[in-house]
Amino acid sequence: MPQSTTAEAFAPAKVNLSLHVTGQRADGYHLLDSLVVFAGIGDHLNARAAPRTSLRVTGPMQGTVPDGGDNLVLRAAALFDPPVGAEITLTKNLPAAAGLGGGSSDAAACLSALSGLSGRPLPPRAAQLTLGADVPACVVGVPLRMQGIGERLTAWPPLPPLWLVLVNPGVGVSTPEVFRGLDSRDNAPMPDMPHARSAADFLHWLRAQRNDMQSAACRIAPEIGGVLAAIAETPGCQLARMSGSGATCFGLYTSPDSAGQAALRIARAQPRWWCQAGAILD
Ligand SMILES: C[C@@](CO)(OP(=O)(O)O)[C@H](O)COP(=O)(O)OP(=O)(O)OC[C@H]1O[C@@H](n2ccc(N)nc2=O)[C@H](O)[C@@H]1O
Ligand SMILES: Nc1ncnc2c1ncn2[C@@H]1O[C@H](COP(=O)(O)OP(=O)(O)O)[C@@H](O)[C@H]1O
Repeated sequence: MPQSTTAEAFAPAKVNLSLHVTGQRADGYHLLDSLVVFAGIGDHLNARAAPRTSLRVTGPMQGTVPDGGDNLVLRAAALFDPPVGAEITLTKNLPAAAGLGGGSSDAAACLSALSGLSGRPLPPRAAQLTLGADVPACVVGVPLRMQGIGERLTAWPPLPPLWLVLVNPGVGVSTPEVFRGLDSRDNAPMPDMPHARSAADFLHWLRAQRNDMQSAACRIAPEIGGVLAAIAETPGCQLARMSGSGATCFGLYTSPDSAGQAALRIARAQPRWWCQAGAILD
């Protein structure tokens, strides 16, 4: 059957609503226990069938990522053997090295688009992991409990409707540097969350969870403390926490209006920060 000649894919921001560091493997990688969700804020990828694979990066954050073979989009495309020829355009909206898994989400979007173009299956999870620990979660793209270094993924029960604000102060934070700066690598895992809970119950449970990378990231980039304070003081904010290894932080809200108002307020006060409001995707 002939395949389509173009494919579009959305590459949403990954947000770690919690991120517990529970151990370290012999190879140095850290064991995680994280509630991962995806936001309606992200990059866009378009792939058009072509004799050879190429990448053009555009969008407000285009200058912050490599445009050659180091780009995770081209590294993802290289997992297809034989190659799937495609002219790929990446519209880069998310800040890079920001705790939002933007590169991983772009890689996942590329895998999905090239699989759609060619009719071939996605590369196996072990191959996806060679691109980055977050890539398998981004391929799944729904709320997940992520364990191991990112290879153990369990679907999360439906979340109550929640909206978020993402705020980045324009400081890139190196993931390995934050891992190296951790105070402790052997912290308690996430407890199981009972099913069928209200937004209030879910938020109560989530407030008791942690991001174990937050203190180390704040030492490396003290601006993160100011971001958390700015989010926490917006009306209706239910929880302010850092995502991943930072520096992006999120605020959670129970209405789209309160999230939108919070984003406007922060953007007015800090016009140089990147600040967006959106839904949590289910
Ligand atoms: C911390 C997390 C949480 O979701 O998010 P980000 O801050 O990157 O968004 C991820 O685990 C990051 O995944 P990802 O960004 O794909 O990391 P990778 O490229 O695989 O790893 C970069 C480096 O971080 C360290 N690393 C990464 C993952 C892990 N579980 N333990 C580690 O120690 C390793 O030094 C590795 O070489
Ligand atoms: N398409 C891409 N988008 C973002 N970063 C990319 C991309 N391709 C390669 N990179 C590189 O990957 C690294 C991690 O970027 P990113 O995935 O945005 O980090 P994080 O998971 O911390 O948000 C950066 O150093 C960046 O230069």
